[in-house]
Amino acid sequence: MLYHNSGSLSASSATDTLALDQALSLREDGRLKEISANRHGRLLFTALLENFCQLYDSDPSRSRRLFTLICQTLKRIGIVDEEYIDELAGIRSTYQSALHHLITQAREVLFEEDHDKQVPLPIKPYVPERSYEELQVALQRISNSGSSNPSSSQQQNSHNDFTYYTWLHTKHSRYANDFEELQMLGKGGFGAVYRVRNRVDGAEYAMKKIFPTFQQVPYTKIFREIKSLAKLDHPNIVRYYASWLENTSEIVPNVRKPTVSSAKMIQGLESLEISRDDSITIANKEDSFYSDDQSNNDSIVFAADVSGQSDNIYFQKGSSEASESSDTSHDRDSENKYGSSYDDIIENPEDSSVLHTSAIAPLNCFVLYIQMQLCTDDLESYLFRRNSKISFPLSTVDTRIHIHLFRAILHGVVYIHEIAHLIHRDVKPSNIFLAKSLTLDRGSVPLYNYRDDANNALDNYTPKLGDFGLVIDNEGKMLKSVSFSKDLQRVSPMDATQHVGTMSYAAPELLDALASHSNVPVSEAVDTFALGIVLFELLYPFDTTMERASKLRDLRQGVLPDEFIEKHGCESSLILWMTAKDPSKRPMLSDVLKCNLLPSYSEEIHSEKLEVLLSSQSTATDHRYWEEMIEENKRLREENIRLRNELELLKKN
Ligand SMILES: Nc1ncnc2c1ncn2[C@@H]1O[C@H](COP(=O)(O)OP(=O)(O)OP(=O)(O)O)[C@@H](O)[C@H]1O
Repeated sequence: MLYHNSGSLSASSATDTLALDQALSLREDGRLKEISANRHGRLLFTALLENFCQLYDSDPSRSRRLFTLICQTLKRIGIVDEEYIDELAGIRSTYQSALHHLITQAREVLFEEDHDKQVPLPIKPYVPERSYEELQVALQRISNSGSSNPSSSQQQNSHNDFTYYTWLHTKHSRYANDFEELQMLGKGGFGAVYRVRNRVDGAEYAMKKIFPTFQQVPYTKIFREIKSLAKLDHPNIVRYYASWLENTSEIVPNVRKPTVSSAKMIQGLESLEISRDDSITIANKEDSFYSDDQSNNDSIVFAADVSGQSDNIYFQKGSSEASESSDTSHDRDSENKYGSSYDDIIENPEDSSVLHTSAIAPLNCFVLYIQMQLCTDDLESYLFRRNSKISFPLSTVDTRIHIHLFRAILHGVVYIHEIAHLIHRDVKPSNIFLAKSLTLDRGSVPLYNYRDDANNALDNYTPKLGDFGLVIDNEGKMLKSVSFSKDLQRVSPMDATQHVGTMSYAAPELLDALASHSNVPVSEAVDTFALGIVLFELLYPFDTTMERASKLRDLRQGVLPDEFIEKHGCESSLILWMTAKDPSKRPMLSDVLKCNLLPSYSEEIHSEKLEVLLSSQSTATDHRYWEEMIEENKRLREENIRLRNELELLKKN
């Protein structure tokens, strides 16, 4: 009886949960539709207004000014948002042509009715000439068909086939015309990246498609990534080619989302169990669908991944399609010494909680295309392959190679900080791509690819920093009101997947701000911290995912493995310096670049300086940095022992 009762109880609670889920999903659907309709409506209205202004003033610059002034006023009173910005001119013009088409078609119907009633043609119709000609063609067609009935099946069908959205979505697609889509490389929180071939030049590119419909983001923020990418020109930064907007009806690929269990983890973390770093990513609340905050505040929310103890970098990788590729970055071994199948820890495409796109496809307003250099490998995949082949300690040659690699990465980040005046905010191995180069040119390093057991080929690779989705300019930026999602289970799947970084690489000041719900100043030091972690990963091949998680957690506490410090004394100092808890204590990256520990490959070839440096510290030419580092090393080593003891004590308790 008891059993029966509890059984029916659990059955009814399961039904309740299902009903609740359905209700929530219906509410969610309605909300998405409402937002989409609002967006369409505002875009349509601004397109009309622009047209109207052009009629009022034939001088293009004056009419544009007129349009902007009116829109600014309307924005102040909340009628429009940022639909009038220059970046959306192409989209507005599609709305204008769609309207024009709609009017033409309606006129055709009227015209047919008039023709039936023998009403004479209007003497001077108030439509552009082409439309008038279209009317005459229509007249001809009606006469030829011998039918005077406007509701003949043919006519009826043609009217039924037309929808306003069809027109919006099918007009001239530059993407469809010029590119052949070859394969999806992966999905991010904002859209997906595809390998494509340009039909004109025959070359392959990476094409990022961003679907802004789902993010309640100010339009200007949607363009942040391209605006940053467009002004960068450096061998260690992914090359940008072009970007454009198109109206689309394309099905949005499923984007990453945390599962309910990860949402629970996040709630658990509200008490700030910061040590759970390896399973957490930071999401950008400002870009969150549910964010009411339309200001320029950069609010952040922390979200968890689905992989539990493993680091989320192992599930962030995209689709099964992507992992099928043999020559891309996602072709890592599915079975490896990390003890789990890679495929096991990527998101399950069959997961019923994953958003099904067909239901939301009509909601798309437009898609932003970003054409970039195609990179066939990335540092995350490379490290994964390498770690399954070799273990700590690295040979002297390997150490040198990885120091060179680090130096090249550093060059890219220094360029971002010092020349472009930006802060990347999402430096991590999966955002550092590796492009194969034929010769050893500026910024490239010779690297074993670890793809082939028998013969590890040494190829030249250029590390290139990519994914500028979270970049901000470095002039006095603050991340304001760092906040935590109180009820993540109610947050749209897409919202919570708008990662802005992986917790393993997130600077402690961001976590402190999370803990205290306070404002946090963002400086270049957040990138320095992340790079310090990357340097450690480059020099320490972890045996297992667990080992990686625990060593990185220790490093975040200022503790490096003793054997690592013994083997890499100078590098340890540099790592601990770069990952100092206090951001003001971290070095400027341009200073790190000057450090004698990091000679360029060509310098080393010419002077063989590094060999000497690694074997004898006393030959270092720049004594200031060197001595500072040794001092810091001593201090941190003592600190290391103290913290390790504390850690042990805590573990026992
Ligand atoms: N230029 C490129 N060449 C090859 N692959 C790329 C390139 N840019 C991105 N990718 C791959 O496409 C996938 C999606 O990238 P995207 O930048 O959209 O998402 P992400 O970095 O994983 O997440 P998010 O941007 O939400 O933090 C990633 O797996 C990435 O490795």
